[in-house]
Amino acid sequence: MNNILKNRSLYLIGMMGAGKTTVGRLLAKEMGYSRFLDTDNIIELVKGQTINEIFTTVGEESFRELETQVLAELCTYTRTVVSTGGGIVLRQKNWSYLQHGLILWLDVPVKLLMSRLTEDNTRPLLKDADMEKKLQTLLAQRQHLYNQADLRITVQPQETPEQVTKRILETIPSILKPPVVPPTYLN
Ligand SMILES: Nc1ncnc2c1ncn2[C@@H]1O[C@H](COP(=O)(O)OP(=O)(O)OP(=O)(O)O)[C@@H](O)[C@H]1O
Ligand SMILES: O=C(O)C1=C[C@@H](O)[C@@H](O)[C@H](O)C1
Ligand SMILES: [Mg+2]
Repeated sequence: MNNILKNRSLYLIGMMGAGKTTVGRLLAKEMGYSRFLDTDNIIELVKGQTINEIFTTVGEESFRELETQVLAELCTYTRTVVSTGGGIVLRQKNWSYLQHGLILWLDVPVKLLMSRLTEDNTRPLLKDADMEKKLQTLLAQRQHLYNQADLRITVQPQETPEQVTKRILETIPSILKPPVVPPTYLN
């Protein structure tokens, strides 16, 4: 499955808990891309704080600014799988960076997201909230943005990260444009 994207990077977008980080890491390995990067992880490293702490100390707007700055750097890389934060789609400017590569929406039903995130308190937007309602509201606000991706993969409840990865790799070729063949001129 080497060089399926001809060295272009792959960006994973989608809701919290969709599996962007989990599947992104597997995809990088299967595609023979040596770099897997995750915008949330980079922000945490740069700030020396967890996402929760960043939201508490400087707020969501500053987090979004950091997210844009990180993405602006990452989009200069080729041969990289980039997993993004769930809200990366909110800023128009971010799309100009995402479009440096192929954008893939990992679409996961809210019920399945719930089952994955109930025991997880690392997502500040889900704290102190009715999780199902909050996820539904966020998805309703963002669905049309996620839908701007080049490819949508809807994940089934029993699909393992490995199976999702395999399906993505099988689907990508069908959405790539065939290479442009220069016209041949007869003498
Ligand atoms: N296909 C899958 N089947 C079962 N569990 C999964 C699957 N994909 C991811 N998970 C689990 O769901 C949880 C969330 O996954 P992950 O952190 O990769 O999501 P994410 O999209 O990166 O979320 P965020 O936007 O918050 O960073 C993790 O515990 C992960 O192990
Ligand atoms: O969906 C969101 O807005 C977020 C998703 C996470 O990846 C983090 O980027 C943060 O918790 C915000
Ligand atoms: Mg993640």
